[in-house]
Amino acid sequence: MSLSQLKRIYWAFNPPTVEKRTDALRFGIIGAANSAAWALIIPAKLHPEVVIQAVAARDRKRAEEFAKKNGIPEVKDSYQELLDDPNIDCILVPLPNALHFEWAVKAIRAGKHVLLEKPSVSNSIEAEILFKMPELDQPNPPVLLEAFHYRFHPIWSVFMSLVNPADVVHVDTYSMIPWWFVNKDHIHFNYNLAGGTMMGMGTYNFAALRLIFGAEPEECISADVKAFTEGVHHDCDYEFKAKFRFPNGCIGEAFSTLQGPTVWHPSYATVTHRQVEVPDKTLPPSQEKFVTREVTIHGFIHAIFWHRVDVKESYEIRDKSTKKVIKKWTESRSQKAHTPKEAGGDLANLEGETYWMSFRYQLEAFVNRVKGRETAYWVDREDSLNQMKMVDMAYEKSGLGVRPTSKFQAN
Ligand SMILES: NC(=O)C1=CN([C@@H]2O[C@H](COP(=O)(O)OP(=O)(O)OC[C@H]3O[C@@H](n4cnc5c(N)ncnc54)[C@H](OP(=O)(O)O)[C@@H]3O)[C@@H](O)[C@H]2O)C=CC1
Ligand SMILES: O=C1OC[C@@H](O)[C@H](O)[C@H]1O
Repeated sequence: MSLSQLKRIYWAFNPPTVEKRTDALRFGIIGAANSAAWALIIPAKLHPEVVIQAVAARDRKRAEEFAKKNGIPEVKDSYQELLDDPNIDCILVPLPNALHFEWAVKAIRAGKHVLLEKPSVSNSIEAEILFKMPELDQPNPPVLLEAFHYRFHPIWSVFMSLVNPADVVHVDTYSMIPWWFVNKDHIHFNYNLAGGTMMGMGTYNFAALRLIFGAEPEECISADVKAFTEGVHHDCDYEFKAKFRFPNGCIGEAFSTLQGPTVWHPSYATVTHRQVEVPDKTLPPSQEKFVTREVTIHGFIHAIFWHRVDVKESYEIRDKSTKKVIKKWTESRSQKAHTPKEAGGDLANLEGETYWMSFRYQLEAFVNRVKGRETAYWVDREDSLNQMKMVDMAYEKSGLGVRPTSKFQAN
């Protein structure tokens, strides 16, 4: 690892606290969750319009320790007390998946803007209710965002600019977390808390497939899982491989594990396009030129650590009448982009620093939406609903069944 890489990662996790504006949004966190540090607390230090005002936990002492550790000024006695505080503008919901639905609904009803951890809810039954809440269709509705952080990173935009969804025929996606990172007692492996790898990491792969094809899957062709069978862990997949059929018979594949090998391997998505003709006025009229493009994004989920987009284009010049290949060659190039400026194009003038994590880019968009400003990118409600449908599709195919629906009565 180079010194500049090390420095970037150091500053990403230990950023300076910028001066806060008087009209900064006040966030409350429900649950003293580990993920809250990456998802909000660290990125908030770098945002002049975000203050982490309060935290609530089931146990006050735990909330107090969390507040002390993270410099959060207020502790509430319960999640509900946090929602009832008119001084709080926005809520982060980093609870176990099974509780996302209840607390996102309650937060929206309390008039709060909601940054909701992924996966948004336990299944599409809950998603139908949450994302179609009438409160979200009223004038000046609360902002609700499923925290699909990687989609806000500039390298994802670079990658997508090199993908032509209409020409994609095959996509292969991979993600992993080493075994030592996720303890068996983690909420990821608790069935009643809507655990499982397709919920935890797999949802990232699934979103990548949906975005790359620019379409929803028509069928989950196969979903092979390795799952726990005992106690609270039952029916929680710790590893899976799934295959989906997208429109026009195109295939999208996903592999993910939360019990991967000791050494972390960056996530990737490899996209194969069909061969297309390339207009080339320099060719004689008897010849035609074709290209087949393969694009791979490495490290799309946690781009701050390392990422790269590779493009490989295989060209052919053929005789038009005989179809005989006259010449063939391959061109390759790679790109990295930690900032919008490095990404270039439409993004070039947007805010960003080399040490901004995907979560910081996500927070930028979230705040802009709350403040009524334009955002270059967004994950809308229909998108999140379709995402849960894909997760359900895979769980049904796997035989493990969709994750249980909350008993919370939203209506
Ligand atoms: N964006 C990202 O990079 C990541 C996102 N995630 C997502 O964030 C969410 C939380 O994950 P993570 O932070 O790792 O989980 P943690 O176990 O660290 O935190 C979960 C929190 O949920 C609260 N909670 C409430 N009820 C229960 C219950 N019955 N059992 C256990 N906890 C309960 C606990 O809060 P209390 O303090 O009140 O006891 C706890 O702090 C998940 O949806 C996960 O998918 C996870 C990891 C990374
Ligand atoms: O980004 C992540 O990394 C760690 C996983 O436990 C988690 O589910 C995922 O969101």
